Amino acid sequence: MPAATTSVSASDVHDPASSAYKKARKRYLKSLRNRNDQVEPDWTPFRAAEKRYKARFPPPDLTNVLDLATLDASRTGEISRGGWRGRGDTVRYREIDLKLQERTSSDRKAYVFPDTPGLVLLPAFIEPAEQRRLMRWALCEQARHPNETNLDTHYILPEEGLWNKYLEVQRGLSEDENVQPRASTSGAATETLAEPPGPRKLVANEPAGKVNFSAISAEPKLPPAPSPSVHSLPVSALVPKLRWANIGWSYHWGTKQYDFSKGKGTINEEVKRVWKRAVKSVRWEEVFADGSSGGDWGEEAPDWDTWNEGYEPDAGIVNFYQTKACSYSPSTPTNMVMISILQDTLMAHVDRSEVCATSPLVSISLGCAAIFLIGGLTRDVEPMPIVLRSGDVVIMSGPACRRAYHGVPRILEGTLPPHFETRPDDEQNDWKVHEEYLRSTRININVRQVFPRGFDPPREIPSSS
Ligand SMILES: O=C(O)CCC(=O)C(=O)O
Ligand SMILES: [Fe+2]
Repeated sequence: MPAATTSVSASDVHDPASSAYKKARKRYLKSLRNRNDQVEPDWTPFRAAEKRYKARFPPPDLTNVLDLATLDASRTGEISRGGWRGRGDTVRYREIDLKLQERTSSDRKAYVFPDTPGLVLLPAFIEPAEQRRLMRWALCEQARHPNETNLDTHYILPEEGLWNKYLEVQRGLSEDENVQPRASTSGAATETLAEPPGPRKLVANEPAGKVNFSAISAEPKLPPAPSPSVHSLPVSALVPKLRWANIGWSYHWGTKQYDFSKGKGTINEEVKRVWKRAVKSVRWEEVFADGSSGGDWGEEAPDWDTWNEGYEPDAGIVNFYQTKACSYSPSTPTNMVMISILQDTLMAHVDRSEVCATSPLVSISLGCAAIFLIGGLTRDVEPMPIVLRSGDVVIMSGPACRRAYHGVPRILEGTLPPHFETRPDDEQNDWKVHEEYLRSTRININVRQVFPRGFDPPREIPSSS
C-alpha cells in the first residue's frame, strides 16, 4: 500500500514538538491580538460548537465527537490518517441490522439516535469501488453543463466541463487557458444577486409546503448577475473554486427555493440506485419504533412505511469542500480572499425548500473526513458532533430531523483514505489527478425528494421570468 504523501504534515499538527505545531501556535497567538472576547457570551450552543471545531490552534479535541469508524476494525487504516480520531461512545444510540439482501458484508449496521429521532447513520455503506465511481461522476459528469455550478454565474465555463478540461490540461492535450468572466470588468457595477466565490452563504427562507407551493413557485426568481470584479483565470486556478453542482430540480440561490419553471434535470441512474438502496436498507419500523418521531408529520399520517418502495430522489446538490487555500499566483483582490488560511465550511442551516418536509434526505461523504454538527429546531439546541468519513451515509428523515439545524464546521486535513490512492492499474485512467485533488477535498452528495407521495404539482408550473 503506497504511503500517503500529505498525511505526515497533517498529523504533525497534533505533536507539540513538530514544526507544523509550532507554526500553528505562532499563527494562533498572532490572531489573539485582534480577538473580540465580548462576543462569546452571545453565542448560541450551535455557534459555540462551530467555533470549537473550526479552531486552527490548538487543533480541536475530538474526544466528544462520535466516530463510528472506531468500532470497525476494517477501518483502522483510514482512521490513522491525519491523526484525527473521535470515539464510538459519546452519545446514546441504537444499532439496527440492515435489511439489504444484496450486501455481502453482513456486519454493517445502521445507527439511530433517541435524542435525534429520524437521524440514521450508515457507516461505510458505500464500498470503495463505488466511492471512486461516484467521485468521478461528481467531477466529470455532474459539475458541468447543463447542470449549474457556483462558477457558472461568473464565468463562461468550457463546454466539456471544467474538470474534463482540467484533465486535458494535465494530459498535455490542451493549454491551461484563461476562462473568461461573464461580466465585462470595465462595465458599470450591477447588483450581484449570486453568491460570490467562497463558502456557501445560507439565508433563512420560508419553509415550502403544499399550501404555499403555488405562491412560492410564482415568486419571481431573477437570474443572478455576474460579478463585475471577477477576472479571467486559468482552468487550473478555477478548479479549487468549485463549490457546488446542482442535481435534478433547479435550486434558486437568491430566494432559496426551487425554480420549477426550469424543469427537472435528469438524475444519473447509478446515483438513483445507490440512494434508493440506502433508503431500502433501513428498517424504518425500528427507526420510529417507539412512536416518537419528535414532531408533527403534517396533514398525513407518518408515511415511513412507503419509503422503501416510494422513495424517488429528484433534487440535490454536490458540495465540494477544500481543506486548504489554493496556491495560484495572480494577486487580484478576488484571489487575495482565496489565499486566506480559511477552508470551506457550511454554516448552520435547515433544508426547508422541499415540499415534502419528512421524507429521507440522503447524504454521502467522499474523500477527506469532516465534522458534521446536527442540533435541533433552533440554534439553541446543543448539536451532536459526528465524524463523517468517506463512504458514510447520513439519512435525515421525519419531522424533527428534517427541520434540525446542521452544518459542517471542519474538514479534517490529511484524512484521504488509502483506497483513493493511485494503484498500478490506474496508470492509464487519470486517477492520479483525481487523487491529488481529493487529498485536500471532501465531496458530499446530498439528494432529496421534493414532492410528497400523492402530491400532484399543477401541470403548468408558473414561469418565474
Ligand atoms: O456536507 C454535508 O455533509 C452536509 C451538506 C448539507 O447539509 C447541504 O448541502 O444541505
Ligand atoms: Fe443541509
